[in-house]
Amino acid sequence: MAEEIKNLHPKPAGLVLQYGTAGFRTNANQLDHIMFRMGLLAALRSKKTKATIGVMVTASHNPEEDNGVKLVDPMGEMLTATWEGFATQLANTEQEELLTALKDIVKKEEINMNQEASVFVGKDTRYIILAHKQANTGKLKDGIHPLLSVYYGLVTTPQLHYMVCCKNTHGKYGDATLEGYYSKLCQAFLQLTKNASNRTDDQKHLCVDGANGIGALKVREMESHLKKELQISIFNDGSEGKLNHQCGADFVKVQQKPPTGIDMNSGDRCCSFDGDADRIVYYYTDSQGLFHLLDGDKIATLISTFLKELLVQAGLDLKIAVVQTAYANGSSTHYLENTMKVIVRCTKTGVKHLHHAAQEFDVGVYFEANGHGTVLFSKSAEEKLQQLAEATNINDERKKAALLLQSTVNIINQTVGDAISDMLLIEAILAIKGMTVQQWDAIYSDLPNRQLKVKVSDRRLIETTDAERRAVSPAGLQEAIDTLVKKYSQARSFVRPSGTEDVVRVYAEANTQESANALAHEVSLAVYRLAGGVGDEPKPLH
Ligand SMILES: CC(=O)N[C@H]1[C@@H](OP(=O)(O)O)O[C@H](CO)[C@@H](O)[C@@H]1O
Ligand SMILES: [Mg+2]
Repeated sequence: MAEEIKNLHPKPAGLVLQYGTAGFRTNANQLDHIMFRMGLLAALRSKKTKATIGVMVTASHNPEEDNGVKLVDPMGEMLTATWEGFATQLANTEQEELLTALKDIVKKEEINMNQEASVFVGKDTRYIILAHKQANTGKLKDGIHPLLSVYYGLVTTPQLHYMVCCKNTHGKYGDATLEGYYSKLCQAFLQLTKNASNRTDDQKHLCVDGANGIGALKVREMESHLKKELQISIFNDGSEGKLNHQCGADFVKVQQKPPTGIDMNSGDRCCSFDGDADRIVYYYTDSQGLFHLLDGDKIATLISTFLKELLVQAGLDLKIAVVQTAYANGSSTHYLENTMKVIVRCTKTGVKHLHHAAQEFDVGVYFEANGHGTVLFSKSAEEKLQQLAEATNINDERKKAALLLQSTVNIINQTVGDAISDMLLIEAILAIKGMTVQQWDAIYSDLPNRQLKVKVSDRRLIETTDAERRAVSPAGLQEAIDTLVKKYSQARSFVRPSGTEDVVRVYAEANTQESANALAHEVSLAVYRLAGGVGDEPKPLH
């Protein structure tokens, strides 16, 4: 390890940052040393795994001034927990200790430093915006030897995950190029939509809010591969508006209203991506001008219904499950368990928890309510599908279902939630089922809900159990929540410390919006009083 790295990209003394659920994320001006150190860590991770590692520069749905970085493990999955720990340690090591900290990792992990390293690097559009402002973030290259890396330039987060998986499976997952990504997904889309009859141009039309981010550019790049079978109007494409500002999936989900900058007529099918295009939500306004959101829960329901029906038609006895978090709307869980009769699992917040739980099934559909999700197929499920699709001694219905399932596998980015891939799958399902967005919405009705944030002096005081659905400390808080919940009908509420913001999140749902608002407010007050609230007491909602 070269001595000269000692003095490169010094860390501001005393600055402490944590590799959270979504990597490092903070104001771009504070990331110089982080980029450099994550370049170094990626090279070590690559030597350790003897595989290509991804480095994605993005801060997803955060404001334009922020940036961030996360590492991608060999199969395209999130960085493993032990190495998240190394990342945090390395990020917070004072400059003079940097070499020792690196050597420690090499020793602990028994890394052979003669092993070659290979790193794929990608970035979203925020990099350009920040570069214009002279914000200095591009120091990854100093951390990774230039010959060891491939710079993909501008890509969505899921595209980079896909590239890493393609490379490490030697092309079995697809070609590790953007062209490879578009042609794999779009061919599958065209295969699927062949089964939809007589679609009008209206039915083929979709409005996409690109959050003024990378997703808009990539959808435009992909369009010609879709052969007009999907006709996309792109809004918030970054040519004017600010990244994620009053637009994008997070804005739409949290505010429960349409983004600015979109020109939508009543009944139009619309969707919003987030800043790095790994989340998607759908929506429309009805003839009364009322806004209807179809979030991650509605998406999971649509996809799992489609898959379950196909598995039945194909005569395949595969175990299918839907993985959610505590934020999933109670109606969705009820519908999935009682009407669809699929297994439903609840995990802690954060996609890696959902991803791991989904891996335990033949077919694991996972979605966070905010629209991040995908479907995982076990190796044996994929093999069974392959055999069935090639079989000659089965009836037409089974064969057709097997072929549809195979194209579904191909359209899905199994490495991580992917707005583009999810969009194509949803569009294909609606087309095949001949379903409008209103009919999809009518599968079940969401319980009115409300999310609030409470500031406390130390949010770690709040500890939870049962996939974050119950608080075990501070004393008395859960009992207070239980008492409040009993006052309302069909009510549920929980609190947990956020992993990405310095706040406690409060969630409440009930049979009416007024009740959900009131419950959320009362639970916020309980948090404020019992868990060291700071600032003004939470005010009732109107
Ligand atoms: C309620 C909510 O949407 N929480 C989000 C948010 O986590 P928090 O730990 O709640 O801050 O950011 C995570 C990373 O993007 C995402 O996985 C998660 O779903
Ligand atoms: Mg994102």
